[in-house]
Amino acid sequence: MDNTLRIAVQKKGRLSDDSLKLIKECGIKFNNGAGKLKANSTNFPMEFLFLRDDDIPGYVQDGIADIGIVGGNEAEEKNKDVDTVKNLGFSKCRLSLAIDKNETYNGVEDFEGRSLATSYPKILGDYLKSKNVNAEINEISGSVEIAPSIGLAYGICDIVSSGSTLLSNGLKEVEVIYKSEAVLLANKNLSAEKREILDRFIFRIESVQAAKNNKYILMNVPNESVQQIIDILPGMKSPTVMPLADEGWSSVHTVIQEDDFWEIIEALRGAGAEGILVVPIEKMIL
Ligand SMILES: Nc1ncnc2c1ncn2[C@@H]1O[C@H](COP(=O)(O)OP(=O)(O)OP(=O)(O)O)[C@@H](O)[C@H]1O
Ligand SMILES: O=P(O)(O)OC[C@H]1O[C@H](OP(=O)(O)OP(=O)(O)O)[C@H](O)[C@@H]1O
Ligand SMILES: [Mg+2]
Repeated sequence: MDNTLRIAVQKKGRLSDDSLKLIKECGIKFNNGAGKLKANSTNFPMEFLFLRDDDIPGYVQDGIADIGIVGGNEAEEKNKDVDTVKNLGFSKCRLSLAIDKNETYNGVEDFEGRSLATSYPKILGDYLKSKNVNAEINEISGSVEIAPSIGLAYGICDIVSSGSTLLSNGLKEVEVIYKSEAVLLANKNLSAEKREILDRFIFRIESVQAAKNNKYILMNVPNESVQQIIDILPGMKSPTVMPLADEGWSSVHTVIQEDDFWEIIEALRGAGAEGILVVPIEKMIL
């Protein structure tokens, strides 16, 4: 079906909700009833496959799915011949090495001749090789944090986010070896028709992401301070300045980035801006 783009998303797990939320924010509607493993969009040429995340990179490589959403860690581990089209900014986590919290740690050379349990043998193997460390890799499929306490391995390599799973299993993080977030993968040989649908999808994702990273701000400014305020504002274009009914005052509107947010607000207040309103942006078309 050349006129439909097939997307593989995780059926149930850490990626599912945010993947579907992003797709919905892109205005793509679908019905995924409980237990349904396939669905069609009702307003965009997209078909959905709901799968285990482990299978997604391979399905995208083989063209069973045209595109897919997985963790960067899973894409790296499976090492398939696919394009990584976009970082999606959710499911952020890291792959780390951890050991018993009571053990001393001097550096990665401590793992020489020791064993590590992991579900990520490829990423761990590459890392150890790059550090010239020979360690035994014990591949297990889950509950990795239990391994040191039951004598299965000296250390582990697993996903860490808040660190609370390590803490509750008496482990300490000693090296971060890979930083991950959800990524959009694509098959390398998409037809021109599918590529066009993918470009439309990417354009929508970028508009959603840009909106999340920016805020619309409005403020009242004494006329004599307008130039100073404009100099502080790094807006998309030059800000909008409109006279207020109150003589001697103007209203200034612009868009600022989330990252610079508080520094700019402080500078604006210092320069005499009053009644500053900050409004979330629904979509931002670049
Ligand atoms: N605690 C976490 N915080 C943030 N992101 C995480 C966390 N745990 C996992 N992830 C990310 O989400 C992805 C999916 O994790 P999940 O635990 O749902 O996988 P899974 O159990 O292998 O699922 P499946 O049943 O589909 O095989 C991981 O590969 C990782 O990228
Ligand atoms: O640092 P933390 O915030 O504690 O997160 C890390 C944990 O999260 C994931 O497991 P998850 O809770 O998804 O359970 P699962 O692996 O059994 O699916 C991962 O496998 C870690 O065990
Ligand atoms: Mg999995």
